[in-house]
Amino acid sequence: MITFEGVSKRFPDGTVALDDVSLECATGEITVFVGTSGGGKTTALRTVNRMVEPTSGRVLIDGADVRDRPPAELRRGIGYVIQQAGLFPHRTIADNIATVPYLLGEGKKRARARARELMERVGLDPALAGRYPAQLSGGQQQRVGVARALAADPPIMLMDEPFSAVDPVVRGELQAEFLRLQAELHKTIVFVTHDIDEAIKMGDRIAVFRTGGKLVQFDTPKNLLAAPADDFVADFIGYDRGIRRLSFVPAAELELDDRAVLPENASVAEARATGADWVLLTDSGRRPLGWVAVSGLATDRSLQHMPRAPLGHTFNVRADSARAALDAAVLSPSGLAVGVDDDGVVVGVASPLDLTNAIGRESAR
Ligand SMILES: Nc1ncnc2c1ncn2[C@@H]1O[C@H](COP(=O)(O)OP(=O)(O)OP(=O)(O)O)[C@@H](O)[C@H]1O
Repeated sequence: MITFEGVSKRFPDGTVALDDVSLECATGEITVFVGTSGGGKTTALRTVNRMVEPTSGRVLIDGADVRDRPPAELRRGIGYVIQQAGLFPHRTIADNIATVPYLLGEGKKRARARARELMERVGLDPALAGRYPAQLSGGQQQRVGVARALAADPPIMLMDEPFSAVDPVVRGELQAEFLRLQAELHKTIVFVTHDIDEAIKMGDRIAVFRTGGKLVQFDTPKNLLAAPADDFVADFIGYDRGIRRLSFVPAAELELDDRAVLPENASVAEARATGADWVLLTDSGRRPLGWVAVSGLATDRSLQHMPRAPLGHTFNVRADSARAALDAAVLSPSGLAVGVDDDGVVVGVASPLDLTNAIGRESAR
């Protein structure tokens, strides 16, 4: 556990970067520091490995003051990942990853073998081991940065905007893979970001900082969205926090309707009888095929021959959140989200109204 006890930092020019910050980063969890630019997130992170010394207060790791340990020794147990990866440009990928093992006196052969193993862990092709950083994409470089931080197997990792320098798609992949890795490794992680979506996705707990180095709220993502401590936090989370909260509602709680789900050999008359504007056609195994708009269907033939709009995305009723259902609804030509089970079989559809009701129920809790 990392404990901040009344930590303040005033730089020599008078800037107060941290103002009496107290919080605990639990062992094996991801604690995210989020907030306005200049809010003191990076400064707080750097007090843990003594890159910044507090003016007052203490930082403890498992109860021991970090000031009682020489910085070099302290940092061997703390991985550090920064934006743009911060790789050594003239060293190969393998040598970048093996930096700390080399420093610890590990032989070249063993350190390089470990580097290759770590490359696989973070989703990099070991064939890239002999390349130089400039020969990799931004996303690949970030993975190298993570692998390098993991090389000494430190119990603690400090990550300062580690995925900010890449495009949103790559960032999403890096986030998801890092969460998978963390589920195995259970490191104690402090993660700085200015992106509230990233904070909610990555954090077991989130600390919100505001200008002047004040910690305004420290809570789980779910509680933060449900009960922002003040207007600053509410503003920071955004007016769309109702939508964000859907991430915490399991899709299984949605009431799905299957009246407008028909086999593709059903007739236009059957489609009309549903009273729905759109019907979802399924194959013989009740897997979804696409949508048919009911209005304007003049003939009374099988729906099979009618113009069909694409299915769009589906959501998994067991594994996904209501947020995934919302995304599916927004992207669907019918405005309805199709819920499927693990085998891809249709369970039913959810309308935007069902999703609004889910937000209402979540708010009432
Ligand atoms: N070495 C320094 N000397 C003087 N002021 C500093 C120093 N380092 C940081 N600051 C100031 O301390 C405040 C907090 O900076 P910090 O980098 O911790 O904020 P941050 O929340 O990480 O911001 P960002 O999201 O923009 O990176 C800012 O006003 C910054 O200008």
